[in-house]
Amino acid sequence: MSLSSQESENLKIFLWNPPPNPSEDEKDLKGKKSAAVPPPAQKAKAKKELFGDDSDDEIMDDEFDVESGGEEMEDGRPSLKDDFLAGDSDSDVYDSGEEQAGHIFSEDEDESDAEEKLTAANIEGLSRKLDAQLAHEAAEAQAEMEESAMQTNIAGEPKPHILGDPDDEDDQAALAAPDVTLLRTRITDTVRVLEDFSNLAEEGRSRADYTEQILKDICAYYGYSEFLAEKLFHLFSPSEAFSFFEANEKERPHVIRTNTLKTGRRELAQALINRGVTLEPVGKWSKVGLQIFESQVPLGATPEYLAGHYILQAASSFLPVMALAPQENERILDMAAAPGGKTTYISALMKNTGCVFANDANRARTKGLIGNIHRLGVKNTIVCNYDAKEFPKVIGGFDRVLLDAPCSGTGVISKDPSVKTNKNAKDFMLLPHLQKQLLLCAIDSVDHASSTGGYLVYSTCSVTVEENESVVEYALRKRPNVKLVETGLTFGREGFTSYRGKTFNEKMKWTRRFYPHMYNVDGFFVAKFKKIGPTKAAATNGVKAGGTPEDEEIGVDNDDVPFGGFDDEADKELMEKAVKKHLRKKGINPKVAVAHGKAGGKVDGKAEEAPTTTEEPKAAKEESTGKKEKALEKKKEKILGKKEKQEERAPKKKEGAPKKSYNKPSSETKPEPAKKANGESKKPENGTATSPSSTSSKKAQPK
Ligand SMILES: C[S@@+](CC[C@H](N)C(=O)[O-])C[C@H]1O[C@@H](n2cnc3c(N)ncnc32)[C@H](O)[C@@H]1O
Repeated sequence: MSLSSQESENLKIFLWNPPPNPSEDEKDLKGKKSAAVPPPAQKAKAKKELFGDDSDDEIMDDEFDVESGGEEMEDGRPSLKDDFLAGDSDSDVYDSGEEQAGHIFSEDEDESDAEEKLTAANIEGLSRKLDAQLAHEAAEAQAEMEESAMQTNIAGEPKPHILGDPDDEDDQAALAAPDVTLLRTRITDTVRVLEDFSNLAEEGRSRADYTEQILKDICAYYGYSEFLAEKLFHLFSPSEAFSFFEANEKERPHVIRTNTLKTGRRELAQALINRGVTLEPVGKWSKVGLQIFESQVPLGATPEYLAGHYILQAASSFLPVMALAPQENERILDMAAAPGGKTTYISALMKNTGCVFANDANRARTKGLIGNIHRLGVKNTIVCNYDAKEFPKVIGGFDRVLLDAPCSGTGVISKDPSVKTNKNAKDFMLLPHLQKQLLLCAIDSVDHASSTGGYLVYSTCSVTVEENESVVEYALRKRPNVKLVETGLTFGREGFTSYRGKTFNEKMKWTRRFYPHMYNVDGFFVAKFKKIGPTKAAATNGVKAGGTPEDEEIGVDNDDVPFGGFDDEADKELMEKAVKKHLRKKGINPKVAVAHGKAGGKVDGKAEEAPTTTEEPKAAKEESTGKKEKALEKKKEKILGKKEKQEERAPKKKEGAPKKSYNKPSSETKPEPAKKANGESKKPENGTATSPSSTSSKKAQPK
């Protein structure tokens, strides 16, 4: 791994505990108390009290804009919280804190010293923590006893009676309409059988029989579709799958990220403690996170919040940015940025220098992004609103690129339980396809010759292999000019190097998977690439810079968003090509459509073969062609109409003026002369320049 000294500095703080002992999960299976899942109304009330009414859209949770909840793990599995009391390992962050708060976080003090010196305001939090620790120890002791008792029983007792006799009506009735209270027991029993099959399976029954049954039971008990239950179940061993499904029923801790552009963590912690908030550092791995236990005031409405001293952000959403390790004065692209949790963290790490292009295809979501950028005092960011598949045609040559991709959200089921039922096979084809396209575009947007970077981070808040390792593997295959490097995140499970018959690049072990049941954070995936060679020119000239062999267009999630206005000539040509392609797909000869003047645009005169279609009666054919053409015309009008409207809004370019004044020429994809930029001051035509960093950034100036 080649990390710059600054990267190493940024990353050395990871002092993560090893993954939990698997026996912890087993203990849970073997009779330990089950998770108490608060009813939704209670959850909502707690959430409202903690964040206030207005905070809903401010929580930085990726795809799903919902708040994280705040309960510690009840089952004793290691959580981020277990590391908290020892405080930070880096004192830089606490330069402005007062003595009292300093005691809470000082790196020089051991845990017991720090505990003794906790402020009165935080005593309640400490006492909760101690209670939890005691409860945890008691539960562990109890589980150990139960486990040893169970082992004794297993040796002498009959096998669990799960599947029963296929010919026994009572057995089969119990399987078909289980008592809900017994479902969980049957799930745990089945897990036990699957993990010790030769000893515990009933005669004549196969693993497949048990797997089929447990999947049915998981669907019935937790409310998953069979499709998703199966997909998730196979990611883990049976006992770990059980832990995963259980963890998805519990809320993750409430976490805030200190905005170091405005304050330090110690200072912030003190201010919030003074307002009656009980908190502690999120863990040694972060210098800026605070976990909130309780608050007397809504966290989305405190003066500190309004002044931009912190942002409500899920802990795992820090990780891709930490892996990206942005450096001061770099040029960075955040391809799918809204609502901006990661963008604003990137800017904070860059100390508001350099330039961050924060892009999102969803125009409505960019409003929240802009709001956060302003509230947090971020001044080095340009917000833009493109389909990210347009990069690097829009602009390329970045030192680093973050692609926090749109995904299915299977890592954040505790926040959005609708994922349990609303994702189907089609989603798991379309999403990976989009992710692959975006990832190639992300790679093509990185400057391999960057003196400080040349890195790309791909992340999702999903745990499925299709959206993670498969996407990364695809990119490695399509772009031999990138290689996987270590993320620098010293916790998280290794990515799969093989999965259900598929084999992936051996460096896939450097990618990181984060699971709710292991770390009490949202499920997440992080991969880091280093670009080692230039992108072929062809990859940056076409409409689909990423270019996938499938050659399929998959729309952005909001195709009402107007794009365009950035390169008129190329745009026009591309539109025409797209229309022709569309016509051909519909079985229409584009030439004929042009001759009828119905293709909605000028199509060049080159002969285009009409695909052979099945013979239709002439009249019917004409009618259907007419309909198709009308529909096409409408569609094209929609596209071109929007573009034209946008062009009207955009300031007219002077002849010979640079097309993209904010474009940094890439060392590898030399821009056309017209694209050679001459300054940062021009507002991007399709972007919202929130505060282009015209003075502070050497990188913001074209080379
Ligand atoms: C996981 S969320 C990003 C969260 C964000 N990085 C954060 O930390 O706050 C994915 C985002 O991708 C955006 N998106 C979906 N399709 C896109 C596309 N084709 N191009 C760019 N953005 C897209 C969605 O609008 C959504 O805001």
